[in-house]
Amino acid sequence: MLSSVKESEVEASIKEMYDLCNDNDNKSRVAPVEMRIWFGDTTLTAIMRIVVGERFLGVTTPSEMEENERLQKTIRKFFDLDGKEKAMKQTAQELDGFMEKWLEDHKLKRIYGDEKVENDFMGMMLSLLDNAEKSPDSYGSDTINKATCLALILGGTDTTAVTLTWALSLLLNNRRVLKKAQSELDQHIGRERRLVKESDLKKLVYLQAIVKETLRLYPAGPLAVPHESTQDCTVGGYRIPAGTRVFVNLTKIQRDPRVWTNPSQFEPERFLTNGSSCKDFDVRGQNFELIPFGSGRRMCPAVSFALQAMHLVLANLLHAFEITTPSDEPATCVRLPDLPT
Ligand code: HEM
Repeated sequence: MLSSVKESEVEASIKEMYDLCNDNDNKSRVAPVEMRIWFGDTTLTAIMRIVVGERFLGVTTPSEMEENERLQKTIRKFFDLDGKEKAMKQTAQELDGFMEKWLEDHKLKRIYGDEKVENDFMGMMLSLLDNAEKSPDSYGSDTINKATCLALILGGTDTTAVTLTWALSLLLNNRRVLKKAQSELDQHIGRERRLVKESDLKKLVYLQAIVKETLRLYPAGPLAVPHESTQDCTVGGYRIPAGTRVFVNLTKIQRDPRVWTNPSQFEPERFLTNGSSCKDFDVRGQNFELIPFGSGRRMCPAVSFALQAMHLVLANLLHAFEITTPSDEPATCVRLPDLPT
């Protein structure tokens, strides 16, 4: 059917849409929602006009608009017009292939009693699922295992990498903070020691404030994860019917000038200074002004792990290396003397 849509028909249709939307004398014909639909996906609308006739033009009642949207969705899905669905399926298949291989490796090692069988997350899941009661209507244990491991990999890699990248970028743009973090490391770890250990982290309060301030300015999930209301409710005076998809704009909340002084400035000290109104804010979902890991029962389950991993990586990096930008004077990039290993 697509091939029967001629270019001239599409062009004419687009022109018609523009004319309709600019028709000041006849505002009631085009509601703002339709304008957005039409401008957002003009070609699709053109095709729809041809597929379902003139029904799309001049609609004004909510039920007609609802019907339009429903048809639009059906057609988009049917034709996979922008190829997104195909691309998504391909990516999912590649990821599944990767997980499948990992799972099969584990199973083989278990069958052949390989001593080197890894006691990693997948290995643990395998043992648990071996003994789990199987419910006939649930997914198979392999699917549960692969899906759970994949959720952790997808949820945990980009988030931590992106936060650390922002931390480095903020430090390079705020050398005063960088120097202060390095002094803290020199004071508590000392340059005669090569590695920062987990047990050192509690002493590195300034470094922790740097990570917190990075998560405030650049939360790895700026809109968290979409949630759907299961019941009608009212939030901040807005009525939210059951079944509404709700996005929480973390970036906006975490830069609210009513809460944060100099909201867009990188100031780790705000979490350390006595008298600062946000000194005791933590990131574990208790202070709604700062929720980079979300809040409530679906908040990030890995908050402690993620913080610990980021603190450890950042501390080691700043301890061992001098970080610079290409425009800096050539500087030695290693901070530590050449110690025997
Ligand atoms: C900087 C690091 C991270 C940030 C900022 C972050 C942030 C988030 C956010 C905002 C959510 C959604 C919470 C909500 O719906 O309210 C979430 C969910 C989740 N995160 Fe993280 N995350 C991080 C690291 C990790 C790591 C390292 C892992 C795994 C090892 C992980 C696994 C997950 C999982 C599985 C969920 C879904 C939880 C559910 O739906 O019940 N995250 N994370």
